[in-house]
Amino acid sequence: MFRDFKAAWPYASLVTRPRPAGMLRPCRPLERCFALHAGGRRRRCRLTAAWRVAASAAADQSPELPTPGSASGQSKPLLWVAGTLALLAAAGVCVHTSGYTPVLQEWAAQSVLGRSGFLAAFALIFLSEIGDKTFFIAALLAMKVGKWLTFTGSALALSIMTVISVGIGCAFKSVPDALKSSLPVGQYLGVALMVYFGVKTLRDAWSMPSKGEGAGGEELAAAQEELDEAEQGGRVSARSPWQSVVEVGTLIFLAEWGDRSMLATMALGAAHSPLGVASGAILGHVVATAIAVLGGAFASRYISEKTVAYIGGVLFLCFAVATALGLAGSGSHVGEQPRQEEPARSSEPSRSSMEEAGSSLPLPRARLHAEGRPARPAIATPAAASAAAAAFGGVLYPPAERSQIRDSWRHLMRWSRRWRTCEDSSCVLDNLEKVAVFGGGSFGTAMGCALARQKPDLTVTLLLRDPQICADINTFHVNTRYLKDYLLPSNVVATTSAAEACAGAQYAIHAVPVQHSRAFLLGIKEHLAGDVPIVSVSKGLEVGSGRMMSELIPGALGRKQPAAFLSGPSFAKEVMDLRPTGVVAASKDSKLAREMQQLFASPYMRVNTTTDVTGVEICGALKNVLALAAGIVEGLDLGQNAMAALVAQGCAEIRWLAEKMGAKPATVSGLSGLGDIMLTCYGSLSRNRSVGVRLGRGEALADILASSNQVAEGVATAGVVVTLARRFRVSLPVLTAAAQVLDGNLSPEEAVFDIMNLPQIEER
Ligand SMILES: NC(=O)C1=CN([C@@H]2O[C@H](COP(=O)(O)OP(=O)(O)OC[C@H]3O[C@@H](n4cnc5c(N)ncnc54)[C@H](O)[C@@H]3O)[C@@H](O)[C@H]2O)C=CC1
Ligand SMILES: O=C(CO)COP(=O)(O)O
Repeated sequence: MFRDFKAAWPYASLVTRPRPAGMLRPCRPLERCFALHAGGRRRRCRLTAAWRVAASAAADQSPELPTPGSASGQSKPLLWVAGTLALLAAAGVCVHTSGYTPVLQEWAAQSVLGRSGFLAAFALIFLSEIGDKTFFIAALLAMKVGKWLTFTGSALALSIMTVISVGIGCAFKSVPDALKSSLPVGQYLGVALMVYFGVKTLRDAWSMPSKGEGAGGEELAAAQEELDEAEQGGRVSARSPWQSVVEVGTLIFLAEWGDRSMLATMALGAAHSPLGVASGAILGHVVATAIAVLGGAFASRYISEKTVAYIGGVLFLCFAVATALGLAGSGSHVGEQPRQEEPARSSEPSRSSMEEAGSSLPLPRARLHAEGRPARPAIATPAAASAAAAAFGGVLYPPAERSQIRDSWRHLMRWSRRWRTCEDSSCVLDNLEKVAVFGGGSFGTAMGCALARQKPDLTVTLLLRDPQICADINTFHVNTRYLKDYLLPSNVVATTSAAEACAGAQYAIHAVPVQHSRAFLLGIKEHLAGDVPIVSVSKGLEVGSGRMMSELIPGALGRKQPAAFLSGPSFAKEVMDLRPTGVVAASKDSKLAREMQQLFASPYMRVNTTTDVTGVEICGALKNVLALAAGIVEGLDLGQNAMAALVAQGCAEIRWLAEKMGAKPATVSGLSGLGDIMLTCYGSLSRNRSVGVRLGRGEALADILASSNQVAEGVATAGVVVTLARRFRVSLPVLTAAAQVLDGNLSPEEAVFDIMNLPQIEER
């Protein structure tokens, strides 16, 4: 039936004709394909020879036939393969040493082109088509029917062929669901086919004739004869353009049927996205055909079929290995139960374990750091996705949504890389030698350590009052009073001398409680140079003056010292544990805010910048008061509904006052606002919240404060807030109630009762 079909088509006259005695039998596409794949490379179609004739004519009109393989006619396939591999290796080394490897890896793994199989399909098809029979046919036909008609017919035929091949490849994947969830059958099949064709192509290349062997003689004569016939008969040129396109297309289609590149497309279609493979393969065909049509004759003089076959074979094997490695990489996830979470870590690891590790960091965090970026999630393959769907109770995002999710993430990562590439490479850390930290309590020590870790040859000097703690830090590298479970980096030192701490310091981190800050600053002002920026991390309002740190610092120093304010959800212990933390650096001088970003930003700490100093400071101060109120609700065991209602109301009150004072809405909803409110209202490490809890449970404030060696800034700040609220004419029910409780005028229960009985209002 197939023969009838072929006979009905006009192309038949181009390729079939009476065969002179002794000449190779005319080649029918399907037969040729089977012959080719059965190792019958020596019985290749006369069209190859015909192409050579055509190539010769196109190249130099010389009757002497060019010998494919090299200008000199010498084919050295193994040298070509070795050269190709050496070039690839050299390119790899260049890319690796240039530092672009991760970018390329990310791109290859994450880009739609890489993931979908587009690149693999393009490379494979392009290389296997250069020098393949359809390449020769296209080159020959271009001379007979014209370049454009040949190109159009070939491109159409190869596109249809590709779609069919990908369809067949996809059909391979349609295995029973039971298998699908545990084995990526399509991909294993793809690997097997790629290995098969890699080996096969190399073997074919090996057995191909070199240097004209078998390339001339009868085949060339027959080809020349065939060309003459076609020309004399004018069969092709006499037809309409449309008919010529159909003729060319049909010839190419049948010549390509069952060919190596069709099977390669099937293999890739089974392993990757059909759309990616189809578009990559079509592009590969189109580019190869264009080269055949435009410059095939020229190329043929330099690169032999044998060489191209070697390169194609190597490439098949490379893709097989790459796909197999990908399968092995994702294999541990396939069909496995999701890995158990790491057992909960003790938030305070033992001293001895830290010392054994010779590190200032608790072990689990240090290990996380050493391991770098975590492994990819399990949903990397369709099989794993099915397993994940089962784990979700059968609910999985539809493919369109999944691809949108991946695309959005890819855009984000691309933006991130671009941003990092364009970033100013100069960093304040480069020329930094010494930083002074005022106050060696929990947070001063934690931020000192965060800085010390940024640069081993930086000296971080803590200025303390207690000589004993000072000696402990210098001798044992432990702050025995505030953070006794942590070994400090060796470049953190301590002193009780302001002169010594300030001498040569390029920045000063201020971590003294707000209520003691004025006296402290008065005491050190003569030692601190007027141009050294002070970075305040203290959160509160000064009792009496109602001042924020940004007003208190210049007031106490009597000069306009450069200043920045660092705030946000950041428990000292978690900073020491290297748990991810986000803060915001505020300064009227945006350059200084940016310097703070460079100073503190690390894989564990994100630092946003803002010029909204008022917003950052007032939010940091008020959240402490709200945390006290949240602690009271917790201590009274009023439940989670009550807690959420209280925190929401508190957020609104902070926003009302902050905005009246000139804060930006973005600050209130940012890290120093909402972020820190959440942390201190819900986080068990908050000292303000702990004071509230104990108040709610009935303890007296005096007893609570006497039993703690750490500051709860909200206690003092609460009274100031009410004064501020009156000054700015805002009503703050929850924050005022907290002040009432702290002042002993109201019991926690009474405060709750009164708040619940306030008039029902419209939300604002
Ligand atoms: N601990 C934390 O997680 C965080 C604390 N902060 C803020 O940092 C500031 C400091 O807090 P912490 O270090 O936690 O307090 P802390 O109570 O742990 O230590 C306070 C430090 O200030 C020193 N100090 C107290 N009175 C002093 C005075 N008159 N003169 C000189 N030094 C004095 C103490 O000796 C101690 O070194 C506070 O405003 C707090 O709100 C901010 C973010 C997080
Ligand atoms: O400000 C803090 C975390 O951001 C620390 O809060 P406490 O002072 O309540 O512990």
